[in-house]
Amino acid sequence: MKTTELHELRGRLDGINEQLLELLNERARIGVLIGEIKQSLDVPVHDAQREKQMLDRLAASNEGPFDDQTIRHLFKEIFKATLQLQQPERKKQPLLVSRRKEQADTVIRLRGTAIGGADSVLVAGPCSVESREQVMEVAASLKRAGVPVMRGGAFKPRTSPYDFQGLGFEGLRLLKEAADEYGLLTISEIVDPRHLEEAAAYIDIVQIGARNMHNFELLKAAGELRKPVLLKRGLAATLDEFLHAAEYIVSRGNTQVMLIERGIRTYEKWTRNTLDISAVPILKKESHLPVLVDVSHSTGRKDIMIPCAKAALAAGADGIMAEVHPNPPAALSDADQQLDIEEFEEFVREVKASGLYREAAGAGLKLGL
Ligand SMILES: O=C(O)C(=O)C[C@]1(C(=O)O)C=C[C@@H](O)C=C1
Repeated sequence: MKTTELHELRGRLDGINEQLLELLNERARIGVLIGEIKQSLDVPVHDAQREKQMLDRLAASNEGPFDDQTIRHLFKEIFKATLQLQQPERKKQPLLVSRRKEQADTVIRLRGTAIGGADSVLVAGPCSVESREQVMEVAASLKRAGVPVMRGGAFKPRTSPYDFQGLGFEGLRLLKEAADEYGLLTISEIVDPRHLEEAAAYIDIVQIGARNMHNFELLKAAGELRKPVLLKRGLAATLDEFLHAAEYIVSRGNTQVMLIERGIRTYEKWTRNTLDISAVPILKKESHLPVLVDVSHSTGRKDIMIPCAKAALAAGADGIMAEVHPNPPAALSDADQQLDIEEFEEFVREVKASGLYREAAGAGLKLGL
């Protein structure tokens, strides 16, 4: 008896599905006509106000059993699908950063160093610039190790406002002084769009940090620069969001953008973040921009940095970033994860000897390999 009833009810649902299908398509055809009129009038197809009016009216006349939220959700999906029919070309348009738009790898060239080309690159330096002696010692070590790019934070977005916030422009000046002394390139994070112009005098590559990956005003301002930008993946950013953040910069005319995977936030506590190694081949496949991996922030542990760096290179990364400090226990930030000079030189030796690191011809390392 029950099975007959079930059969009968399902038959009724099938009938209603047919009616809904017919109505949805009739609605879609009207949407397309409206879209054509709007395009001929040169007005935007998307109309948030009209959508809100329709949703409010539907919620007001809703008698359930679906609650208002569900009705709103279902109709929003219908509006979204209608919009896609109204502007099909928009959906198909690939992002500027996408491999579909540009097949060839973007190669960023800076005074003899190429990032994203045939050779791998290493970027290293202290978490924060703390003193002249500190950056000089690190710069000398980078030079010996054949590492061409020195990082060093001067504007530090820290979790606690009571933690060291960086030396600001004085830090950038010290970083540049040390880099110039040893013929290195500089990279440092900028957090305020108003600082970009002044900072550009000291740094060769502007870093946009993980916490600022969604800071669209900063991204837009970086897009106005004509200087390479290293964009870090946000703490909980999807790869789609990451590439859209890069698109903000590239769409403003600054095509010199490189991406860096720095670990994402997961439930795992044995690492500072979780290195999303799959991001590397996916980003390389989906985008033509160079892809680097920050093994310090992703792991937060010195003991697994070498295998993680090797894994990143094996997965197709164009470069590796690591933190190094002359006296890590005394560091003003990230004391646990920074390599000391000896550990750093061992790190470089191991990574370069792995067979995975593509060394530029003539860019020898002076660590006795
Ligand atoms: O009414 C319109 O102007 C439409 O374009 C139709 C429609 C809809 O599907 O109802 C589609 C997109 C707009 O954002 C608003 C509404």
